[in-house]
Amino acid sequence: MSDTLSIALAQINPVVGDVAGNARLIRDARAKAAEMGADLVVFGELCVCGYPPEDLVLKGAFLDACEEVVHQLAAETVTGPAMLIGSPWRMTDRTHNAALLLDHGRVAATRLKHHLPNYGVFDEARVFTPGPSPGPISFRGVRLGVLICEDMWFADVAETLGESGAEILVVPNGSPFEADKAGIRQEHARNRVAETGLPLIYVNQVGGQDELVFDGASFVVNTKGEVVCDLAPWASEVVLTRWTREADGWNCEGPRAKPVSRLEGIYQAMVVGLRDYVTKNRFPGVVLGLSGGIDSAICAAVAVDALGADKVWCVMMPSPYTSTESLEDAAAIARLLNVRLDTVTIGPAMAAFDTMLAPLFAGREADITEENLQSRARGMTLMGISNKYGPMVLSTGNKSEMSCGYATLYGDMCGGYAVLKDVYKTTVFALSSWRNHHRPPGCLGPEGMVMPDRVITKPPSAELKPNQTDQDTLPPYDELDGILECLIEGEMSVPEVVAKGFDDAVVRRVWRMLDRAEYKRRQAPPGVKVSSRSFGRERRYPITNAFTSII
Ligand SMILES: Nc1ncnc2c1ncn2[C@@H]1O[C@H](COP(=O)(O)OP(=O)(O)OC[C@H]2O[C@@H]([n+]3cccc(C(=O)O)c3)[C@H](O)[C@@H]2O)[C@@H](O)[C@H]1O
Ligand SMILES: Nc1ncnc2c1ncn2[C@@H]1O[C@H](COP(=O)(O)OP(=O)(O)OP(=O)(O)O)[C@@H](O)[C@H]1O
Ligand SMILES: NC(=O)CC[C@H](N)C(=O)O
Repeated sequence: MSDTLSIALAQINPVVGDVAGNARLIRDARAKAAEMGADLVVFGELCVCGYPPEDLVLKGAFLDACEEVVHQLAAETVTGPAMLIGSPWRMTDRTHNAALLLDHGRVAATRLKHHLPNYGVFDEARVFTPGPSPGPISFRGVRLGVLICEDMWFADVAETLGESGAEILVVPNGSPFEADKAGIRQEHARNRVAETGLPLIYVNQVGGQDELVFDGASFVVNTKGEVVCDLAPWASEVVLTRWTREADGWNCEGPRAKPVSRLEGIYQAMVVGLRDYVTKNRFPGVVLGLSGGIDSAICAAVAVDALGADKVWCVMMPSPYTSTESLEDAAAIARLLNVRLDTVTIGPAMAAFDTMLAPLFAGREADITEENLQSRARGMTLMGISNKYGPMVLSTGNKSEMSCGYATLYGDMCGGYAVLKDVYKTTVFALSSWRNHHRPPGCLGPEGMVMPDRVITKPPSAELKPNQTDQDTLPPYDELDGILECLIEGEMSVPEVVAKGFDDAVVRRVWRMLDRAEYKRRQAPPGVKVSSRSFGRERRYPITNAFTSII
């Protein structure tokens, strides 16, 4: 029986499906941990295939590849630290989400996830079979209680492990970022510690995967419920924790990280989400329309912070309605960010469509049709650049607009990825002011200002006709976002939202816009989740929907 143990926490950034590449990341992390003198290296959930693997798990060839890598990695543990890794794993014709202890050259123990999350962004019951509530694993004479991610969010698995003699709880995770989620995770961890009297190691993966981004933010909670070690969020890192058996249980010592503010967390989620989407899908860079407005300005700043200025291409596409202010502001943003800015005027496209459609539109007043054609001319221009040179088009619409359908299909909605899809306009204002004064770790953009103050303070306008502002069509953004948060994140009924102090007629109007715009959101590009209810798979309303009685 050992009275000391060195456990490394490996917060790595796997790529879903890249089993060979992930094996390299695992080996590199293990080599670092070996240098530090680790007995055991703990990785995140399903680190062999990346999380979430979704329907790849339904493919036999994929499972073969994962299992082959597990056996190769196991064979490498004849000497040096053991590893607790995660992989899909077949047993008696069923596929499980497993944690595997690799030690002494073999798969020394297998533990299966008991609670499969099947809500929000998670669909695990679709591809995995739940395992039985697991017993502890004996490792160098110490009984480790392994819970896999969702298993920590309930009391039963930890309770069983405690009753069967576990001494330290170890939790590999694939827990996607949401603003304010770090506190929720730690609360669940503290509850399990309080119920069992056992310390807990929480290891999460880091990096972006389609609409999800993982912040890492791994930590250790001691038997008193105190966080005694934590890893910096948003970075791959291997950290050593030293454990000593004492009269009242295992004591842990490890390094601490600096706390991160709420806005910094959201900003980093956008940066890391975009960086990994672009690099993991092997784009040479991104292109976006830079209007001089705040949405495209913050998108450009995020892109530069994620990829570096040389990978971000901005295009100003003025129309006859574009103000001098917008032209100046777009130029100023490009200067501050040090990015390429081209100007492509859309006047000729507008004139060409007017001429082409004149016979069909004769006798009809100019209306939103012509406005949308401008937006589509810009979308076509960006898609043309993307096709010709390869950069992916960034879509700049924010969550307030996506909620209300305040965006043009095949116009400003076109693109490969939407940086602000889950970020309300009021948060866009806050993030823009914040980024002008802070450059978070790992960001590649300028230390100082990224946009002139005027971009933040001027009234938002689509500039699709003279003197237009967003507030001609939408309620003021403070009011709109307050209502939307109640309807979307809060799932409240109209009377419940009104009871919060909002105007009845405005709430009903916003609710109708939200409901009606479902068809647009279904055609929108993916974008990083930062809230507790993002659009996409986490909010599945029917498009054809005659149910109105919720008001
Ligand atoms: N249920 C449904 N299923 C499938 N398609 C449906 C549909 N309902 C309408 N449609 C179709 O959708 C089309 C209408 O949508 P769309 O063409 O996009 O046009 P629409 O939504 O009518 O107009 C675009 C709105 O976005 C605003 N905008 C545009 C550009 C930039 C900004 C900004 O400041 O960021 C704002 C603009 O001021 C206007 O309020 C029509 O073809 C209609 O038939
Ligand atoms: N003159 C323009 N030049 C380049 N891109 C433009 C121009 N106008 C609009 N766009 C693109 O279309 C998107 C929709 O912008 P629009 O100006 O209509 O309203 P917005 O949502 O307030 O965005 P922004 O705050 O960036 O102006 C912009 O973010 C930008 O990417
Ligand atoms: N991978 C999982 O089991 C994730 C579910 C868990 N509730 C989380 O988000 O942290």
